[in-house]
Amino acid sequence: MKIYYEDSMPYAAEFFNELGECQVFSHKTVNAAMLADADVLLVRSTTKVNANLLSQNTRLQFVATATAGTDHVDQEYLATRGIPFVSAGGCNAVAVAEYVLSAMIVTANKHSWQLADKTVGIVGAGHVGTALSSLLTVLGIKHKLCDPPLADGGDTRAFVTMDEIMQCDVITLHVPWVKEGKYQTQGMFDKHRLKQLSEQQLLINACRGEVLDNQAALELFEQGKKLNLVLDVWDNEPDIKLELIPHIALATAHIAGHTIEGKARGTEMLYLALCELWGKQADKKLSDYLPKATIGPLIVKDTQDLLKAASQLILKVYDISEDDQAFKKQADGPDQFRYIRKHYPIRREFSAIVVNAGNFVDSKAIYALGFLPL
Ligand SMILES: NC(=O)C1=CN([C@@H]2O[C@H](COP(=O)(O)OP(=O)(O)OC[C@H]3O[C@@H](n4cnc5c(N)ncnc54)[C@H](O)[C@@H]3O)[C@@H](O)[C@H]2O)C=CC1
Ligand SMILES: O=C(O)C(=O)[C@H](O)COP(=O)(O)O
Repeated sequence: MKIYYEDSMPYAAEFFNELGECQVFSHKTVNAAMLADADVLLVRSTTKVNANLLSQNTRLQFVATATAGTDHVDQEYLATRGIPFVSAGGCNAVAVAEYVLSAMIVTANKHSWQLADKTVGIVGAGHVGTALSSLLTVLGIKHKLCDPPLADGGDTRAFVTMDEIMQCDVITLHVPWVKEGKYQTQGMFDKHRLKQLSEQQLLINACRGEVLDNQAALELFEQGKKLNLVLDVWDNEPDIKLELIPHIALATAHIAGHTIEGKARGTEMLYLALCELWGKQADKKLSDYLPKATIGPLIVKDTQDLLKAASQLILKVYDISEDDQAFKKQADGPDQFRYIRKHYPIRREFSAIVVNAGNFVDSKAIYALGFLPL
């Protein structure tokens, strides 16, 4: 069996080499001829899987993406050919939730905000929205969820409307890119919604660029509107609107989900799916491959204030402002956008970091954020 996988999937050789004959490809050069003899195709979000890419292949029996988003895969086309498709929903939910927390803490420090007084509006209460909600609950930060598809489907959590979300101090978007229909997300933050935001609010987009109208944001900035935006994702990546970057409070190159755990979990999920499809015993696991963290053990300095103590720890593990500075310095076109993503430094999740909570008044809360006890 020939297994083709994208070169940006960590530990793919370790997981797949024994399952078949492996071929590695780059999304920049992959084409229909190259994939003509593939039995299995494994991608990340950078490879567009469609009729054109698969036009010379007649033997594919499995396509999968090691990502949460699936907008780069023409699933209708795969269904017409009867090719099973799997995605890695949830693989990087914790990574994105930790990215959002870092963005909130950096913003709070910059503007002397008390996060304990703020309310966060989470749009999209799937894997990422739920992971973020759990972290905010541990930290005692008030938050609201908006997810009409889940509400209509019978999810019993308390949901609010978009009008209520618009009143929140922090608004963070975690929806798929849906181009049309009842639950369309494309252009969800259009000029009208962006105009409604005040300088005291923070809007974070770490889902898909097309959910927030980038052109509208640029026009508003150019008209003098003050908006506090954190953008990890951009319209039309990797060929993004470079003129927008200087206006963005924290700007990053679609790396919110790029912890080593988040990416590698995606690979592991596809390995498990392929083993299941082929009725093979899965005998490999991610924990055998992940390196030990180079940070830590960290020590909790403050002994009383959970938010203060947690903020210090979180920024030691992941300080988004470092990514923001590097991005603003380097991003000057599509090749550079790709380069920054491909050479992203190793980032770890809280669960890889040992913390000595010492005399801290609420050590349980520290470990509930995911940190490992000493
Ligand atoms: N920046 C990054 O590195 C990453 C970006 N993503 C993006 O974030 C998205 C969300 O990720 P997950 O939480 O894992 O996906 P998910 O599928 O688990 O959750 C998405 C949620 O959005 C809800 N939703 C759909 N349409 C909506 C609408 N119109 N209004 C409100 N809610 C709506 C769905 O009902 C679902 O509960 C992905 O589709 C992907 O595009 C995900 C991971 C990493
Ligand atoms: O999982 C998703 O959805 C994402 O957006 C990924 O974090 C994107 O990562 P790449 O596939 O572009 O490496």
